[in-house]
Amino acid sequence: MPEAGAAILEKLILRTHKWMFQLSKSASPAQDSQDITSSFDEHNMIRIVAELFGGGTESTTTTLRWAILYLVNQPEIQEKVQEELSAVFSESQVIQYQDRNRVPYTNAVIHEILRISNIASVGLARQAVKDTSLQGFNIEKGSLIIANLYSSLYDPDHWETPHQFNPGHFLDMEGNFIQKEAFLPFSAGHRVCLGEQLARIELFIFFTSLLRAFTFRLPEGVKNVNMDPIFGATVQPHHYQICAVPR
Ligand code: HEM
Repeated sequence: MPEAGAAILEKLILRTHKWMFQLSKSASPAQDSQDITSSFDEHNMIRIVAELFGGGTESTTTTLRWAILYLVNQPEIQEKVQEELSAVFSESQVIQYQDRNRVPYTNAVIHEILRISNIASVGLARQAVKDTSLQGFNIEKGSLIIANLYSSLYDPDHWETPHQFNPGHFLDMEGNFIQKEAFLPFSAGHRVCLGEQLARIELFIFFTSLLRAFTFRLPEGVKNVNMDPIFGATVQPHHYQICAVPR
């Protein structure tokens, strides 16, 4: 990304963060409405909006940052995606989410990026409200439960090469896209990621649009890509510089 573009993006992100901070300070439970029959008030509305912004921006951008890194590391996969996109869509055609069924290889690559980058890594913490048992394990009331998503996204019983970037995990012998039950980057159940559908749409549209417009490669003289993850609120790649060459 050109320096000017990166600076503008950084300013926008900073401004959004500042705005969210001001929002969360501007309302307190004391300012809540007097409607005692409602459990919904201005304070928790602001928290929900802030969480949607927080959860909704960092997650998809981090996944796209991993996506570009995996593609520059394996340029033959990037080329194959671009070939598929060029074969299926004309240059002026606007790509829609429904089109994912027409590009099984590209769809498989996006799924494999979500699997291997494992950006959430664990689900949000839950607390048992009563004594219960799950698959023979007793869980006492009050216990904290955190689902380990890594255990299914890297399960050797479900993935041929769990630690290797391999779009083939989502393709059958004829190259058709296949769903996998161990694919749980958004977790599962009643409290599955609220933004799953939005994230899937965003990732497909951004990923295909970027690869139609650019070929990504390492800057001159850079040979190695640091693929080590940084563990924080999400699993992040290290900062990197990249060349986006217009096609
Ligand atoms: C690649 C993108 C994303 C990934 C991998 C992801 C992953 C997750 C995971 C694993 C959870 C925890 C679910 C659980 O504890 O069972 C979660 C929760 C959540 N996510 Fe996402 N997410 C993504 C994008 C988004 C987007 C775009 C939004 C909103 C615009 C969003 C909003 C939320 C919210 C509100 C929750 C809390 C749901 C609840 O507790 O009921 N996420 N996400």
